[in-house]
Amino acid sequence: MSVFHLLLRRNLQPQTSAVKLQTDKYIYLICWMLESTEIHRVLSVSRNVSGAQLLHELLCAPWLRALLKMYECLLQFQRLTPSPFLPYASGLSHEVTTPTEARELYSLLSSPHIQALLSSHDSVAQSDYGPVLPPLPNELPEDEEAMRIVCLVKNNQPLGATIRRDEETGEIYIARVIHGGLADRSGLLHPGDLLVEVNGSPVVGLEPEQVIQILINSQGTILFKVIPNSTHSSSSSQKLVYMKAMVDYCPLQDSSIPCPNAGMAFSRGDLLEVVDQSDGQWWQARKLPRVTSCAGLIPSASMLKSKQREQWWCQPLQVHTCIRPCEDSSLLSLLTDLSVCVHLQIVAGEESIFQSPAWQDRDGLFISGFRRSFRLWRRTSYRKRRQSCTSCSPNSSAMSTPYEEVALYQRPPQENHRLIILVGATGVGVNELRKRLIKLNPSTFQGPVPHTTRRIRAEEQTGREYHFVTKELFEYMVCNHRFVEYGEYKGHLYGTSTDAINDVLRRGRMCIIDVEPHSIQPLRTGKLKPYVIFIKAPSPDRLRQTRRDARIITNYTINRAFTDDFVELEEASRLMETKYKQFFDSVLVNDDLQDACMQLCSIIQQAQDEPQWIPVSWSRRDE
Ligand SMILES: Nc1ncnc2c1ncn2[C@@H]1O[C@H](COP(=O)(O)OP(=O)(O)OP(=O)(O)O)[C@@H](O)[C@H]1O
Repeated sequence: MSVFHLLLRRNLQPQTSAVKLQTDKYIYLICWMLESTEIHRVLSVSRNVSGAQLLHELLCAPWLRALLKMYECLLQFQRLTPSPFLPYASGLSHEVTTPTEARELYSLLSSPHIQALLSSHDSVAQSDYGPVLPPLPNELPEDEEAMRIVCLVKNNQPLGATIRRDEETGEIYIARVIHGGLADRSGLLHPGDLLVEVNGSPVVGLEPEQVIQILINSQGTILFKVIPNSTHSSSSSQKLVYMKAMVDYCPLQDSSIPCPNAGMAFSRGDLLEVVDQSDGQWWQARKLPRVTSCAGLIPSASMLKSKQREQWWCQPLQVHTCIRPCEDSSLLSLLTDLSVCVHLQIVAGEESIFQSPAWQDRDGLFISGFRRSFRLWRRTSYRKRRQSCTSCSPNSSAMSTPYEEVALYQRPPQENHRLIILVGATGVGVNELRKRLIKLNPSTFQGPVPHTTRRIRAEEQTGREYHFVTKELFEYMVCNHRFVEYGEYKGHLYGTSTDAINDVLRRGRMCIIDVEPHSIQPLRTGKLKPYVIFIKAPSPDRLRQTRRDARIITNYTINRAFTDDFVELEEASRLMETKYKQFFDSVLVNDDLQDACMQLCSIIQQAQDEPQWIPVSWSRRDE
């Protein structure tokens, strides 16, 4: 204990307990102050004054008065026991640990713009923006139904609600409230509410169009008088469902939509967040990635299907082109389902098509499945091919599933890799990219080993260049839909089987294949979980610049330089994208070859390691 403590104890003899309390308070404060200041030393050592005189001097000191004031404030603060304004505020305050941080925070908070912001916040928060409602009548009849007065401030947004008229009674009801719209955010209008008045004008007996006109003509605030729907239950409990659009839809071209302005257009491949499926005919959805919180009306799956059917049968010519008899081939006649397997006619010589089916690396190891694709048949002419595609496509979008329910999927490390499918117009560089990828990292990427019925050659090994099988076995495999693609050349059959794909995947490698877009559908299974990358052509100008040394293989000239095919190539690429984009998970423009290779690697890495949207049916057990 310091000398000064003892001195004070000796000289202070308070008379009453109240005085004692006060004095104790002062004593402790003074002790605290003096212990930490020079005064302590000066007073206790160098000055020869009596205790009473010392106390008097101290109590008159301005710094002590300030200290006592502070003490009073703290006591008051303690009594009020204020709680932090936000739950995490006290946690935040602990983050300010050093005096430097405290000083920095203080200077930030006292800067003029922050002060102005806080002051504006306070004045906005204190103001009352509620509508001034008319006073309730003093006497309400007994049988009066509960009436709700809703006041909405009209801005540039639509109201976000549709109305309908009861044909028998002429009453106007709220038909639906659009999620995230003005009416929905107010929380005051619900489907089934009876609309009695709009801005003081009764609406019973009016046509919905007349009511809409009143709404359009209103400025500023709109006052609704509604009788709430007592049976309304909150729809916020609705589960969000994610769908991939497999067709295009434009509400402005749909005469059956209740309100075209509330409709949402989408195109194939768009990801939709369906927020409301309570109506069997019209769902509410938002497009992902979300740019607005407001949903739009889209036709339900069943509604869209019946629209497709209607449209289909209204086009008599398509019926003939769609239901086209199979070609008279012994193999094709065995097929029961055209969409399951695609029969390609191989038109180039085998050596050019299947050059190096297995490639030997620098260490002398063979990397199998390194053949050219079956896509060479297309080289005859872009125009001819386009014609055949549009005239005989069996899975025309007109009859396809309009929506595909999807969910985010992250591949567990112990599961097989996803199958990587490359698709692109002929000549765009699909094979080049595939080849480069496999050469770059043969222990990670591999192509499937094809099957053939031709005789094995001296330098070949079965299972390395090809799986050499008998014609009977090959045909049996065709009948059992075991081929993704197959073809015939000079009496020999060649094909890529799903077993060969599974073989690569089972070995823990990433299987890379390139197929015709028609062949994607049968590969879309829960087991393979394919990730489809569309290799897109850049502009004809860029093609001309980048393909100076490129060679192209055709049926009549095995290896010739690209000439002026670039406009056609770009057009073919665009058409393919438009027609099949709903199946593509990623689009890669093959402009500069090096860049395209790098991008391809990173897309594949993401496909294998990051969450991706896949059809929910792929995660089901029975798949
Ligand atoms: N980005 C690129 N820059 C320069 N040349 C390229 C590029 N991509 C591909 N090529 C060249 O273009 C030519 C055709 O490419 P590739 O054979 O890969 O086409 P493809 O899309 O596989 O068509 P197909 O399957 O019909 O053969 C090849 O000579 C290839 O080296």
